[in-house]
Amino acid sequence: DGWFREISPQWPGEAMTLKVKKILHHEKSLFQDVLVFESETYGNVLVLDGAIQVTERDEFSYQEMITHLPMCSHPNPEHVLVIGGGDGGVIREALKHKSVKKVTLCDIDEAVIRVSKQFLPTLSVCYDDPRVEVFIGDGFKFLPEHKNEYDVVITDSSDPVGPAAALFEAPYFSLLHDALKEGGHMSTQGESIWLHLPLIQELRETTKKIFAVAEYATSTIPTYPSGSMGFLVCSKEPTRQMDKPLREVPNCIYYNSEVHKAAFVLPEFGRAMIQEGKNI
Ligand SMILES: NCCCN[C@H]1CC[C@H](NCCCN)CC1
Repeated sequence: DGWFREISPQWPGEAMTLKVKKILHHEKSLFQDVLVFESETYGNVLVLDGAIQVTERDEFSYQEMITHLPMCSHPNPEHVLVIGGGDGGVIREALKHKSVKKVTLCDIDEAVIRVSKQFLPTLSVCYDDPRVEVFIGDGFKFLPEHKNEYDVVITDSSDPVGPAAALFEAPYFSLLHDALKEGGHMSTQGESIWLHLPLIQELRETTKKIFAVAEYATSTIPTYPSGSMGFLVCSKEPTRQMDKPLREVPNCIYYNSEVHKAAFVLPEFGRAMIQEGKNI
C-alpha cells in the first residue's frame, strides 16, 4: 500500500511508518539487508535489516549531536576515528572543526558506503576530502592495532542486534579506551530511554568503570522509534564536565552550545535509572 513500516522486536507494538514514493535500491550485502527508498516527505531513506538508519530530512539531528558532544568537550581534536558511520554524516560533521587534521572511518560493510555515495549525496559529501581515510572492516579488529592514536572516537552504529551487537559490550569499550590518547573523548549511539532503558543503565555502569567520566545525553529525531535518541559521551579527562562545551560549531542546524548543555538533562525516569542506577 505504498507505506514502509519499521516493525521490529526491539520496539514491540509500535512502528514508524513512512510513505514510499519509490524504491531506489535493494540488496543483500555480506552483513545485512540494504534498502534505500525515496519517501514522500523525508527525502531518501536508508534502511538496514528493516531498521531506519537515516533520512535526508532529519539525519542532521543525530549526526550533529553524536559528533559535536564529544568534539566540543575536547580542546583540540586533531585525529578522529569513526566506527560505523558508513553513510558519511559523522565525517561531514567532524570536518566542521578547524583543528581536525584527519578523520578515519572504519565500517564493516562496504555496501553502506557505496549506497550512501549513490543515494545520500548530502551525507556522503566529504568522502573525497583529503583528510578522510576509509577502512572496510570490523572495528573490533581495527581498534587493537591503533592504540593511543585518537583524540575522539565516535561509534556510529546500528542497533545491538546483527553486525553491531558486539559494539554494545564491555570488551569493546576497553578497546575504545585504549585507542584514545590522553584526554581523549568518545561517543556511542546510545539508543532511546523510552525503549532501551535497562540496556542504557548497563552501558553507563560499564563505561563508568572504564572511563574517568561517562554521561548520557539525548536528542530528538522524528524518524527513530519514540522520537528520542541518546548517546553515551565518555572522557579519559577526569576533570571534564561534559555539559560545558568548549566552543561553538558553525553551520549546524540542530546543535548549539545551549542544546549541548541541555542534552545532558534527563527526564526523572531516565535520570533515576541512568544516573543513580535505580530500578523504577
Ligand atoms: N549515521 C546514522 C547511523 C544510524 N544510527 C542508528 C540507526 C538505527 C537506529 N535505531 C533506533 C532504535 C530506537 N532507539 C539508532 C541509530
